[in-house]
Amino acid sequence: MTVTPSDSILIVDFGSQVTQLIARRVREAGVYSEIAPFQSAEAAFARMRPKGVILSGGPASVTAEASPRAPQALFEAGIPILGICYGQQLMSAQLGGSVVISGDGGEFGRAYVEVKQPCALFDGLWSVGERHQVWMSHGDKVDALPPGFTPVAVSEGAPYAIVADEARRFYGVQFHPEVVHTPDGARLIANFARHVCGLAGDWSMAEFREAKIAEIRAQVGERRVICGLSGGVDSAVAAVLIHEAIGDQLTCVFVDHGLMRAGEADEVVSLFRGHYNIPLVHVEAEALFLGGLAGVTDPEAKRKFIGKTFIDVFEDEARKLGGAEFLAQGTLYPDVIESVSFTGGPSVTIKSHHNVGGLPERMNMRLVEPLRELFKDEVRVLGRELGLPEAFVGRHPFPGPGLAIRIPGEVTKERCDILRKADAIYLEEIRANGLYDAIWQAFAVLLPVRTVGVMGDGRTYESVCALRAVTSTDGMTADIYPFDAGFLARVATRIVNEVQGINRVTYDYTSKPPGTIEWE
Ligand SMILES: Nc1ncnc2c1ncn2[C@@H]1O[C@H](COP(=O)(O)OP(=O)(O)OP(=O)(O)O)[C@@H](O)[C@H]1O
Ligand SMILES: O=c1[nH]c(=O)c2[nH+]cn([C@@H]3O[C@H](COP(=O)(O)O)[C@@H](O)[C@H]3O)c2[nH]1
Ligand SMILES: NC(=O)CC[C@H](N)C(=O)O
Ligand SMILES: [Mg+2]
Repeated sequence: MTVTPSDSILIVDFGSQVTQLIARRVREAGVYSEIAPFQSAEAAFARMRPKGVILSGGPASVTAEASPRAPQALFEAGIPILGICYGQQLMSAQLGGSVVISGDGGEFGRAYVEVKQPCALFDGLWSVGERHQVWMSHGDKVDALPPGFTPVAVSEGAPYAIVADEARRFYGVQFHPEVVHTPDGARLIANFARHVCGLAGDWSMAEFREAKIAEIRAQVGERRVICGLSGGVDSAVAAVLIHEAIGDQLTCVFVDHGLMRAGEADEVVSLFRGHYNIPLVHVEAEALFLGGLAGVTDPEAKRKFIGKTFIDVFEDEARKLGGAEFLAQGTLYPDVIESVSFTGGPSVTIKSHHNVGGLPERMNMRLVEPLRELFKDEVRVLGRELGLPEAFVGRHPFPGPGLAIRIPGEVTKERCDILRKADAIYLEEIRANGLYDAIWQAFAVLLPVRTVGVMGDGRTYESVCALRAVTSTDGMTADIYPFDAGFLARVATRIVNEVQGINRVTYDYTSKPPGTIEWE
């Protein structure tokens, strides 16, 4: 069951990688929204009675025969609609216009739109004659508008960059206002939500908290829940939120899989026990995880094994507690979108996050995932709202599969120990230099490559360690952290001198995309 405020916007998902960014921009405008896959949009629409609808982008082409469509009822409800990219093309195709495959291959990346006519969508923001940067990613384009529509802005590759039917309050944009590379995009979406749809913009994280608590109570009833607690911010926030909802029906389970960083297990357990009166079980499972990882080198195979073994451990612990019907996890939106499409739609799998795509198909417990729609920085806001100590809220993320995905090739205890030492030195230096909070995530990776070195006039033949540090707001995109060379040189020297088994250190200069943050 979902608790929906009466003033909401429905986002219909056609499989864009960035659909959740639309939701987040709407939330930032102080308006509640929900995403529904196009297949179930009609039911969501009837349940929510939204004050506006946004149609997302998507990988399909409306020119293809079996491509996704929006329920016709949306167009007959008398409420404002904003179509983005595929959504714009779709509106055109469904309302009597037409779409073609661009002869020139389309537009990808930065583009400029020129405003030709005033429009409620950018009232108070843009004026006629101005040029504005936007971000495009399309191969198709609208080539005839449906009756009632007029073009209000053009770009070089799209004569219908923004189109409007002011009488029906239908708007279409060929670009993506939800991404940061459209500098005024957030304001356009806010304008749509507040000015066009007439919503007050008074929704907040405090309301999210109340709504989720009600939702958790409705889902769980009197039954028992165990929550996978990792020490990371997501599961800490999930645990505290669920505890507010159902009190002592909740038990937390921390799994030490032997793939933790140096000293982390003890730190997590004592930090949590020191702050909360929530029962916490500490499971020692190093042998189980490392045993199963022996000989496994494929990244997806590692992830799937770890996801499955987590569940085995959770189910075991549930049995020991006399049974638990629900497993709670701090799953966030980026875990979901990279693993599978959020909505079962046609997005592409990048990697199976252990808590989503890595889950076994047959699982005896049902999932409670109250943070599933949020991005990391929103979870931090919620954490502060719930009064979590900064030690949890400000922590760098650490992936559930831990060091296993930072040791390309086979994972052994010996290699975990080597990596733990290098990683601890790196983080110690980052903290000592006051850089921890400026960096979103930093870690060392142990490569399955050996190189020749010389130490004390002797030859060495040892492993290479790569250092990674990125800035980001939500983990969906990331840039490298520009350390000064002196800092990196100091860390490299310390690692090679102090860690047996590593004789060379490199720094990873790849942003995301095209890289991902973790190496596997
Ligand atoms: N060692 C662990 N023991 C129990 N549960 C875990 C463990 N590692 C991960 N999980 C579960 O998997 C979920 C996803 O992990 P993830 O690393 O994304 O989140 P997190 O650890 O809570 O936060 P962060 O992203 O800040 O590290 C966690 O929220 C938690 O429920
Ligand atoms: O709990 C998790 N389970 C996973 O399987 C997983 N894989 C990646 N990550 C974390 O997600 C963020 C994005 O990472 P990538 O760019 O490598 O996909 C980064 O913060 C990663 O550390 C994971 N977290
Ligand atoms: N980003 C999108 O929504 C793309 C829409 C459509 N697939 C096109 O290429 O034009
Ligand atoms: Mg984590």
